[in-house]
Amino acid sequence: MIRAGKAANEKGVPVVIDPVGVAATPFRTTAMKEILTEVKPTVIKGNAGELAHLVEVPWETKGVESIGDGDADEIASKVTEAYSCTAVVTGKTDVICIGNEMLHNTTGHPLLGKITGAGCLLGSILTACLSTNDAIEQQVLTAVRFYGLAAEYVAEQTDVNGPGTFLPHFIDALSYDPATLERT
Ligand SMILES: Nc1ncnc2c1ncn2[C@@H]1O[C@H](COP(=O)(O)OP(=O)(O)O)[C@@H](O)[C@H]1O
Ligand SMILES: Cc1ncsc1CCOP(=O)(O)O
Repeated sequence: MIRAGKAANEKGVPVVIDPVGVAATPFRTTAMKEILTEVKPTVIKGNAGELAHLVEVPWETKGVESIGDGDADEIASKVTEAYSCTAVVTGKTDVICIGNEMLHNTTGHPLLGKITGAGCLLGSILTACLSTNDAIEQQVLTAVRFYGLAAEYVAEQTDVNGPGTFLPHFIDALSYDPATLERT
């Protein structure tokens, strides 16, 4: 990961770091410290518990889950300052900090919190959006908004009854034209 990150930094390729479960085990904590010392991220994204840990703000976590409550704006702002990057704190409301600017996204659905890998998959969508020529604000907002709209769209389908049926339909929806997913 460090070699890949450094190579991306040298070539100006965007780097997204998701510190999955960084507070859960000493191995993950040490590995993430090492990565963030060697690699300059374009975006650090994660749930509030993960990003709070990176900036030493107390926040309750359990494994890869964030179960605490607090000021996500503060976490995002501290991550941006500490790591000189864009911060995306995910949750019911996604908080994005870019420089001095704070943006919020409210698209999404509680079923995203019931499937494993919702945050990881968002990382892939985000990375894809960072490959466009748009400004970074637009790239990040497009990613989180599209992802949440896809979840909302799918949750309304009559054959979606819970996390098991939600997941395959959600993956289908991520291939749809964004205009299809817009709220009516
Ligand atoms: N209660 C919720 N309501 C709406 N969207 C949610 C909710 N919880 C999580 N999400 C969405 O799920 C995605 C993953 O976020 P999150 O659950 O915080 O990540 P992780 O899986 O890393 O813990 C994000 O797009 C976020 O907006
Ligand atoms: C690495 C790992 N270990 C257990 S679940 C998981 C992935 C967590 O994914 P997400 O936080 O996106 O639900």
